Amino acid sequence: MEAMLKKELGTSMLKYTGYSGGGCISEGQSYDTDNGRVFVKINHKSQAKRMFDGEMASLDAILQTETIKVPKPVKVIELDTGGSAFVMEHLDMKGLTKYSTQLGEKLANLHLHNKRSLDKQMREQQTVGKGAGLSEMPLVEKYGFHVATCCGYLPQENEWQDDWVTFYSRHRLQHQLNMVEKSCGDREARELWSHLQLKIPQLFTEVEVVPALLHGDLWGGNVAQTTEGPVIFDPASFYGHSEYELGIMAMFGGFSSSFYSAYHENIPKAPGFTQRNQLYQLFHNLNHWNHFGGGYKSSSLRIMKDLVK
Ligand SMILES: Nc1ncnc2c1ncn2[C@@H]1O[C@H](COP(=O)(O)OP(=O)(O)OP(=O)(O)O)[C@@H](O)[C@H]1O
Repeated sequence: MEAMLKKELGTSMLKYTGYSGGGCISEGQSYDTDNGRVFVKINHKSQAKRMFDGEMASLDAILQTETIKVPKPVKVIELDTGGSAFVMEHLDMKGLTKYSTQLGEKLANLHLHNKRSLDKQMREQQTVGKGAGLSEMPLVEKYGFHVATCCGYLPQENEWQDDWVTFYSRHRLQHQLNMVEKSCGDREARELWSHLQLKIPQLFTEVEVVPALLHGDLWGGNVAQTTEGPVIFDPASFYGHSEYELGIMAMFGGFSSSFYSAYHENIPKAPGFTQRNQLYQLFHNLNHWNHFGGGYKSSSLRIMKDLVK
């Protein structure tokens, strides 16, 4: 493993720092190299490459916005022994205590980045002599992402769609419910979904949705701070509704009122926010049901019942 890492990273020095940081899905360790300290996540499953390719593309996209700190991705390496490793910049991270307000501001800036670029393009097109394409990042007018990204270890359908309600209903909820159907064929879930899918468009009548680059899996375990400010990591990005990001935050909690005040000062709550927040929590409950089994079944069904009332 270490010889292969040396070769792949083109480093003569590779020294284990003694730091390890495993999550639920992968193991992680840090090494000092000729090019600085790196954190290496290893996963031995055959689907690991797809998972890490998605994480690397997500970090790249967030990094390009220059709005919020993420570890710089370095490389995904396929292991001879099966599985893959993902190398990224090591960050000295601690629990978020000091920088909640900054996290709120920076996350809102991430979510507004594409909208601001679209608005800028619009203004420039209206100005004689100025053309489009001045932004370094591509402008995104659809919902999806250019690669599959994994929320947990299950890949998300990121095929581009013009319309958010279609994207979220089909690629997020329907996709999870198809997995539920395949594994346990739950009749109640099927019936509730047949009603809920007809109601979803009504939940969006009073909100304008613009594609926003999302972290995609921003529970409290994926935020931290360094001495300089807040960090987010382990993303499963795609372009979607900014409110989607707040679904998993509300589901697991851990974000302070100063975070929410700073965020909503930049992106105010639109009418119907609370019901849509439930709708966004539904995806994560279903995704957890598909990852961990029946424990999340009752919460998924409860949310569906509440929403179809
Ligand atoms: N770039 C990094 N530098 C230093 N430590 C890191 C870095 N990335 C992650 N870690 C540490 O490793 C732990 C697990 O990382 P991560 O959340 O990416 O793992 P995972 O197994 O993919 O995810 P999860 O447990 O969220 O499903 C983090 O909580 C953190 O302590």
